[in-house]
Amino acid sequence: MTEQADVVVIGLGPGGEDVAGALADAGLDVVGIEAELVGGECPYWACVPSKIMIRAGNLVAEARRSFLLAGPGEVTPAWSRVAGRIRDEATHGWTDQLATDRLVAKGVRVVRGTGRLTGPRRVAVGDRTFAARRGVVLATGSRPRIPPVAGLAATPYWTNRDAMATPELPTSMLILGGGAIGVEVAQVFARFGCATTVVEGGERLLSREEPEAGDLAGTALRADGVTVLTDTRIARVDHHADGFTVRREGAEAPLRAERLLVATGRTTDLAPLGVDTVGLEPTAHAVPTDGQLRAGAGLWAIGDVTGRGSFTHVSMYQAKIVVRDILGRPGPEADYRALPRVTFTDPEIAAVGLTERQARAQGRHVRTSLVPVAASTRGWIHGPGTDGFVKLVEDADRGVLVGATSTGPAGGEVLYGLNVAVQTEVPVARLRHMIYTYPTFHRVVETALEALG
Ligand SMILES: Cc1cc2nc3c(=O)[nH]c(=O)nc-3n(C[C@H](O)[C@H](O)[C@H](O)COP(=O)(O)OP(=O)(O)OC[C@H]3O[C@@H](n4cnc5c(N)ncnc54)[C@H](O)[C@@H]3O)c2cc1C
Ligand SMILES: NC(=O)c1ccc[n+]([C@@H]2O[C@H](COP(=O)([O-])OP(=O)(O)OC[C@H]3O[C@@H](n4cnc5c(N)ncnc54)[C@H](O)[C@@H]3O)[C@@H](O)[C@H]2O)c1
Repeated sequence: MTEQADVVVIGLGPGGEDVAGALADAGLDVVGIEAELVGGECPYWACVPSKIMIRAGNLVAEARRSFLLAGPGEVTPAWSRVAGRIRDEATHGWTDQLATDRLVAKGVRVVRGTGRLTGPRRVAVGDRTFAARRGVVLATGSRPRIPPVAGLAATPYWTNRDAMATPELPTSMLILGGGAIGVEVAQVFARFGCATTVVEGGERLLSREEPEAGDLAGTALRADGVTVLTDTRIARVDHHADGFTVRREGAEAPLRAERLLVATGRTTDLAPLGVDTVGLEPTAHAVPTDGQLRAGAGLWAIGDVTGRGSFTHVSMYQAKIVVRDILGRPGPEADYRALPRVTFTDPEIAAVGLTERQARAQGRHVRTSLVPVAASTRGWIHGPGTDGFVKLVEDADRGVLVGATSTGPAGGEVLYGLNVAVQTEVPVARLRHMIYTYPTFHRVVETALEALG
């Protein structure tokens, strides 16, 4: 017998959880379907555990730096503290009772299993079927993209899940991919004593960001003892009792390590979701959505599955729009012009909007400036660990910022003002005529605004 609901949400990651909870709070009868853990990737194997690791790694680095400013600091890094905090405090042993209880308390009917569309407003889970009066929200996230490298599939390679849950660090690790996961994990593991190598196929790390950001990440990782190989293509991967052997194109000597982490981006599987039953292309990389995140009649999609940026804040932003749309409340369309992202390396590497290259490719008349954090009073006071810069990208014809990169000890926090500026198109002339607190890191923004030439 088909069960009825107002809304069925498939996937209870950050976005799905938000939609389900908010619609239930608004009085709708909501079914939330989850195949693994309520909360999704972010709290158990992604954002939260990685940032717990990074916090610990930064403490280790700061203690090591302290001899210059405060006298010798002693720190003996102990991974068990990090792994224990992730296991016991963050993920509760990778269980989701708390998250599930939270949703159930709001009135959401949580159903365990793999959901699949069987037609417009219809979903099957195991032998149960649901008909959704208002519609279905797809919030099924993404999984690691495993590149088609010879031999790799047959090896016990790690993905983010293994790296985030490991109770012990390997003695050595190769990381395939120098994107956000690669650089964050490499720096932490190196700081805790693991001999780490990052192998990036592209010209530089963090290839989607400004080239100066990628160079900064490379310098920071090398300073922590990470071996960084860019422009490097892998020909073959093998695994033996003593670990991994990785052969590179055009290089004689193979790379060897105890563990191999694959961090080469994310992908989505739409075919098993039954998207063909609602007229969507099952081989597409993402579910196409309009400004209200609608993907068809009575169908919405949010989060990684929409291909708009694999970030928790994107999923949660889209969730708010979907809730409003389902409740029939008018509101603005999704706007990704000022999409912010922060890579939590030390220094933090944050950016919003367009890179210089993207802005030029759009045919804009672009003005840029780049100012090192160390040139500011606060940067000088901070001393060791001050590496970083602020780079601004101005649409000179319109006199507004269309992109910015903020790196440094507080790069992610400094980004906030730049995020507001890009999103709300505050004229550069007005940004210049503002009072910037002394001596903060964000005063570098003022200097960079003055330097726009
Ligand atoms: C190591 C790492 C670190 C990261 N750090 C950050 C960070 O610092 N900041 C940031 O913003 N982002 C970060 N991200 C990205 C972030 O984790 C994702 O963008 C975010 O989790 C996506 O949320 P989502 O709502 O799309 O769903 P997901 O979190 O991907 O969850 C989707 C859920 O749907 C379930 N599901 C899938 N298919 C079905 C089905 N058919 N039926 C039922 N359930 C299903 C899954 O089991 C899962 O629980 C990181 C990612 C990784 C891997
Ligand atoms: N702080 C954060 O917000 C944060 C942190 C981690 C992850 N994330 C999200 O998770 C997503 C996935 O992270 P990711 O680092 O896996 O992906 P990514 O897309 O950020 O980077 C993947 C990197 O792998 C490289 N690559 C691809 N194939 C390769 C190959 N065969 N050999 C060598 N290099 C190869 C790419 O050139 C790219 O630089 C990111 O897109 C990001 O949105 C966010």
